[in-house]
Amino acid sequence: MSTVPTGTAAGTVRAPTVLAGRGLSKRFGDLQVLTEVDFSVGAGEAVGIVGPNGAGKTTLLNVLSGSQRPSAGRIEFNDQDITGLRPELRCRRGIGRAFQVPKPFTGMTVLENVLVGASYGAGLGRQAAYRRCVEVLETCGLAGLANRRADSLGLLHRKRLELARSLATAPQVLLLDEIGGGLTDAEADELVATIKLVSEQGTSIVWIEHIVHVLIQVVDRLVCMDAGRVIADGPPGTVLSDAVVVDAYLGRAGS
Ligand SMILES: Nc1ncnc2c1ncn2[C@@H]1O[C@H](COP(=O)(O)OP(=O)(O)OP(=O)(O)O)[C@@H](O)[C@H]1O
Repeated sequence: MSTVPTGTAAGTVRAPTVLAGRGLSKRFGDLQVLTEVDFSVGAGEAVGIVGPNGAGKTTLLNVLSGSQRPSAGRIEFNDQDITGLRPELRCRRGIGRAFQVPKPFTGMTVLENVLVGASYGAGLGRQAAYRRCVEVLETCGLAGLANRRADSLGLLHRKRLELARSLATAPQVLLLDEIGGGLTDAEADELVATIKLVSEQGTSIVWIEHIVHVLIQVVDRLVCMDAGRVIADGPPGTVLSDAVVVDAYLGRAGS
């Protein structure tokens, strides 16, 4: 099995690569959104992705999760080529995704929403699906709200439900897209605690987030993208002090 560094410093421990994009490019008509991007996440690793608006971060997640096909390049999951695999089959293999704007099934309860992930996403039978839901609702701090209708939840609990739905699919890798967006600092801290727990339980995490101080509480490695390319990849402190990153992202973001 191939390996990736969990940091870029020489001599750091290497974890087996779980999900990798090799030479990924993506065009929308004349717009080149990704250019020969190499990206990987190791077993149990948490990787943050930052970069200015329009850098191609969400497109990279779309290509990794299968909702968009790359124009060129290859995607591997546990060393198997999954470039042509449909998103629902990637989910079944172990690639989960939570979106920036939660879109729960509004007419259903919290538990029913999570059951959909466990039953259809993970393909679990009835009893195993229930067991999975109980665990996930506990992890996500939603156990007390299991019978509430999803459309009655506030933003933090909707975000938690989005996380719970993706966790119910039993992902080996969880792709998170700006899940902290719109939350107060205290709410973001609560969500960080949950994502840390998920990470400590061994799930690999790839997390796009503009709230850098939130992101670096969880991630082992940071990737910075600009104009469809990876411009830095390494330990968070190293990436955030990289002059190219400061110029391309932090200067503009004012972080
Ligand atoms: N389906 C699409 N068709 C055409 N252009 C698209 C499409 N999806 C994204 N783009 C363009 O691709 C570029 C990269 O978008 P993407 O959403 O991947 O960036 P991002 O880094 O996630 O940005 P943000 O931080 O603002 O979410 C942008 O210029 C965007 O307008």
